[in-house]
Amino acid sequence: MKNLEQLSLHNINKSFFINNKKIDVLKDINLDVTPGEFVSIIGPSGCGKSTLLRLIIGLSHQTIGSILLGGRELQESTHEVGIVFQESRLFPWLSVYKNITFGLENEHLSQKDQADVKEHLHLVGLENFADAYPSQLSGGMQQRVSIARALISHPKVLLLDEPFGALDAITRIYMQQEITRIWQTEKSTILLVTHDIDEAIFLSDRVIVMSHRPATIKNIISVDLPRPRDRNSYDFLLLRKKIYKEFFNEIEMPFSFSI
Ligand SMILES: Nc1ncnc2c1ncn2[C@@H]1O[C@H](COP(=O)(O)OP(=O)(O)OP(=O)(O)O)[C@@H](O)[C@H]1O
Repeated sequence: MKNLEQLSLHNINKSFFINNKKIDVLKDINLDVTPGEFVSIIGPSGCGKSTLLRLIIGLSHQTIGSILLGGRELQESTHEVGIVFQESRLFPWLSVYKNITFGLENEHLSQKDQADVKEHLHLVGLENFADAYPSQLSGGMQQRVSIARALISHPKVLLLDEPFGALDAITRIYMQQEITRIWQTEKSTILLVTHDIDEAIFLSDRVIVMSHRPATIKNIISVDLPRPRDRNSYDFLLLRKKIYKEFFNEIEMPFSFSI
């Protein structure tokens, strides 16, 4: 059983310089994510959602502020945090099995590790594809390999950056059900960036709505609906309407929009 810990973002500010011009991207971001919670982040394109995930995983550094897990500063390249991107980023020359085990410290896996890989292949429904290569898999299957690869080191926090963005609508709905099952089995804390408001409501305990750049947290909406969630229930549709309103206040629409 994993010892889950609270993820805390304290006063996160991030700026970039492009051609000596300063671009403020994130401003005063404060957020506590409860151990085992599923939180989604939505916001206008380019506001800084992926930047926030990159800060948490240590691919970039905040200009000001601190990121804590269980009260400790997160270390760079820690196995305590895993990430899945929109593209699966698998190594095409490696099998599914080798892709999943690539990041593990020991090249020669113990029997326990081998059993763990088998369990994760089963978890993502790919037990019969261990020897397949990425080009022999569908887009949804490739993303499932990425999820298994991110989970194999038993991260306490899993970051998902638009993981289903490149999938067709039906596969996407299927993967949303799958990630709910995986989250309930694995019991990680999950932070998901998505543009899909229905996806955010379907999956999350809370939805964070971010503002235009420099992005602040504009609103945090709790999703107190029982799981499995019914996308057509009155409460789901009510919440969707509320979040659409928040969201579309943030972006300039080139056409009139009503819900
Ligand atoms: N390495 C970088 N150098 C300079 N600017 C960057 C860098 N990475 C991101 N930015 C800038 O930070 C801003 C936020 O980018 P980010 O990718 O975090 O947005 P996003 O909210 O995830 O966007 P989208 O929803 O379109 O994927 C953008 O203006 C982008 O140009």
